[in-house]
Amino acid sequence: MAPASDQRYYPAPPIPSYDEAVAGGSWQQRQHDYPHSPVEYGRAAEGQSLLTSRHPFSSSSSPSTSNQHVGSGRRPGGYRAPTVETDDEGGLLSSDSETDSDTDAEADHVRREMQEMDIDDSGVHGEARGRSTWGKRIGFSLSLPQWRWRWRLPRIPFGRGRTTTGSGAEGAEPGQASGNSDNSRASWLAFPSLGSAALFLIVGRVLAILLVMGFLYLLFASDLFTNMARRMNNNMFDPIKVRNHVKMSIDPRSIRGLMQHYTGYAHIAGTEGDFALAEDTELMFRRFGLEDVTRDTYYVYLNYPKEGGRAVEILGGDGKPTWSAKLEEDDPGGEKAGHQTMAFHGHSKSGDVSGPLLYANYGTKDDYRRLKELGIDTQGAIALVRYGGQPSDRALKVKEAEKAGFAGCLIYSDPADDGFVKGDTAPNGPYMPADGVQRGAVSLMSYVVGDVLTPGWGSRQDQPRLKPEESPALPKIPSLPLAWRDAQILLQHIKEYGVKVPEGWAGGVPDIGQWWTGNSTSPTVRLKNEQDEVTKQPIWNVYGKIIGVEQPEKRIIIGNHRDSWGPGAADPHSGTAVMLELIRIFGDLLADGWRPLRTIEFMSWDGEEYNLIGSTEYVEQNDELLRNDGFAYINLDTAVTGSVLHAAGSPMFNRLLLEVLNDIQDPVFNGTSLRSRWDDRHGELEGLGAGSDYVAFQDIVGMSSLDLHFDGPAYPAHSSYETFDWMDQVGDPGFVYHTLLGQLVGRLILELADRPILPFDMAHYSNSLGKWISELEAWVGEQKSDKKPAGFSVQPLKDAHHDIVTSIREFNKWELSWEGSIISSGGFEPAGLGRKRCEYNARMARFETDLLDEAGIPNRTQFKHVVFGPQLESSYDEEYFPSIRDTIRADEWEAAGILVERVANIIKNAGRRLIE
Ligand SMILES: CC(=O)N[C@@H](CC(=O)O)C(=O)N[C@@H](CCC(=O)O)C(=O)O
Repeated sequence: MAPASDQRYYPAPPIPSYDEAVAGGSWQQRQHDYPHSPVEYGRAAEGQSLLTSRHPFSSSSSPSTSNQHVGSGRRPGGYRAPTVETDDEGGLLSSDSETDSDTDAEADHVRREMQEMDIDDSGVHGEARGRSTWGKRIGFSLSLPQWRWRWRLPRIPFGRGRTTTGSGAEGAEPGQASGNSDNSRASWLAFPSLGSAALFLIVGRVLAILLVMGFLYLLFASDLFTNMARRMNNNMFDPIKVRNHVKMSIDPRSIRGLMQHYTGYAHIAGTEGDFALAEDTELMFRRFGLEDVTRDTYYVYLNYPKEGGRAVEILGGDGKPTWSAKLEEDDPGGEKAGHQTMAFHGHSKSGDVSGPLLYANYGTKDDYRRLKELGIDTQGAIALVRYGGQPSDRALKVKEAEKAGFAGCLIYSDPADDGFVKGDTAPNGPYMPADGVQRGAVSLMSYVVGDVLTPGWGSRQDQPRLKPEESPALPKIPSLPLAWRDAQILLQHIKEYGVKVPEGWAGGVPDIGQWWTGNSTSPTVRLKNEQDEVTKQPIWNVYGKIIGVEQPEKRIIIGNHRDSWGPGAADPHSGTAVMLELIRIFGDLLADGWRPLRTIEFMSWDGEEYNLIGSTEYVEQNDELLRNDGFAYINLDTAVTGSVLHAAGSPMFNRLLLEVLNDIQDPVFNGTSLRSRWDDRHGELEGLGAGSDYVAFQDIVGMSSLDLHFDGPAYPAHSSYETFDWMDQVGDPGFVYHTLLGQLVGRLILELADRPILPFDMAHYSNSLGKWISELEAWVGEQKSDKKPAGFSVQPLKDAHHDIVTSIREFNKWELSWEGSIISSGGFEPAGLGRKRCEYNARMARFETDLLDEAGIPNRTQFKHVVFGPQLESSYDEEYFPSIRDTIRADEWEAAGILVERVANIIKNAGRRLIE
């Protein structure tokens, strides 16, 4: 049960053992009363509101703390289809195919892990054995960087709230307490006669009591105990054991069950399925024990396909269709995979256009230019392009087609890039099958991030908005995604029109023979894309937290989106399942009295698939709070599609990541540590471009962010093949890498939220800055332009880097002196030193925020970080010093020179503020 926020100090029961956590904690207690989404109404619910009073998890049964609660009787507005279907008859966490051998293997696994945990299991048969043993052994220890010391505080004899010893007053009969007889009590109570020595004794005792009380008052007034008391409860938990406990408690069966639930039915942002899952998420957050669980509604621009609104046809001379594309996938999983959603592009333009068909390879700027060089007229034509290539953004393919004069754009998944040419296809392999379609947004996330009509401010209902035609992020020509099964027919029809394609343009679609470009005499293709467009569609983020005990206002945020184009097993529910499993475990710890030093927040974003909306609106709405108090953001999205770990993020995380990877073993690789696997492949922390919900945190409010995923060779992205069964059988059989990711993220959360000194890698930050400045200098040197001033130089940045190296070195000294004091005082931290440590942490976290430029990147001013941003012309990729590079690319050298100075000053100031 989550404690009330004003009651944070509990008698500290020890943390449960692995057995208890798995068998007796939330896992057992809660699976029977888990949220069952409206899908349990099955087909009867089809076409009806899922949010009627029949909904079992209506607000009336679970009071919401939501700031914008949407009552159970209220439907989410806007798009209703696709409806939801059920396959969750077995309940959320049931394991439908558990065999005896699975159970045995699990038991062995648990035994092994118990040994590794080094739990003192003496008294194993006693009722309170795990708890009392832990309680005795857990001292007041804190996690210093190398785990070298324990802090020592006087042990306070806490009552054990959840265990009884059998020998205390509870077990005694009234009147028999403490072994005092009635007689002795009577003589104690008898009033002494005047002048007796006893009177002096009483007066003396009263004076002594007053003296002691006065002394205690002074102690409390001096703040010494306040500081200690604040952390007392927390410090009954040995951080090392808490870390081991979290690591060992991640349960692949639980993760599997969670994924099964979230992938059971369609839930595109803003639809009924999405709303139902928002309610389930809210309920799960509550039941797992999170505090301040909130649903947060934004009103944003979304589009949805209409029944009969889409067509891709080859037209005959009479204008009538001679062939129509199927558009939708074959039903890959039937009822089990839920109803599939229509194939369309998020944020695509409505329209009904016809023109000659041209094939343009990957649809890059260069590809369209090449067509023109080949003498092919692109004006008013329909572009057929393939997914992939570089840049790979689907939005840029459409935008460049628009700029090249095309009337519409079709994007298909080619088997040479993502299909049978590469390997086995879904449902048996990772690649896209013949009928698989990659849905996805075509809004330009490197231009505008979040709701395309409210760039820069939170899209609350009453806020002003742009008109769709005013948004720089929206394309002006219609587009649709296609399976190669449909593209094949189109490609066959342009044979011998135009010219044979340039080298490298032929894809892997079978039975095409020679590939041709098409030309203005190609068969006419119609692209119809009439849709519902909603400017104020509600979407729902869900938040919950564990309030920190030392600095509750400082927060570590873990986020993952919930909306999905199809079942979403990989994107996003590999991340959802891991995040919820962590919430379950942290919820249990919280219920047992544990709290971190800083607040941990868990967030389920909506609308990520439409330009990262939910997270961006939240950040824009809470801009100041996050700049002041946001310490770190960890993102989980397409978290597991294979076994190779990738991490992208701020250099702040480098040391911590490597340290944690050392402590996690990969069972598939004979227990090799993730660190060894990382080193073997020369793993490096990659840069953050755009592509998921970290963007607003890193680039708008300067919160150091990290995105983590175990990748495979491919996954059937955004298609109806991204099912639970695919994940279960192909993506991550046994949910091994989900489990490892849970261990990794669990550890990172603990280190970030509960280490006395925030484990940020300032030294790596300054080294990385030096490297990126050198790269910028080399790049500038390569730029050829008549407008480039002869003496153009990035020297101001190099000078700023020099300053910052000194500032960071100076700043880091404090940590060493703090460690020295703690050692010399035997682990005791006086209140004043604790306050200084908190200030030190705040300065460290503020460093990234100080790297923001309020003016933003010219022409895309939402992005404010001077060091990082998405590449303008390749948004998935990172850009270092984006404002300077954008300006140079625009051939505006004078402005670039000013920006070099400006960015250098911002970096210098950030360094100075560390130590001033
Ligand atoms: C690079 C990529 O594929 N990103 C994934 C999610 C991830 O795990 O990073 C993705 O699908 N992102 C969305 C972003 C939403 C948008 O385009 O507006 C995508 O469609 O690329």
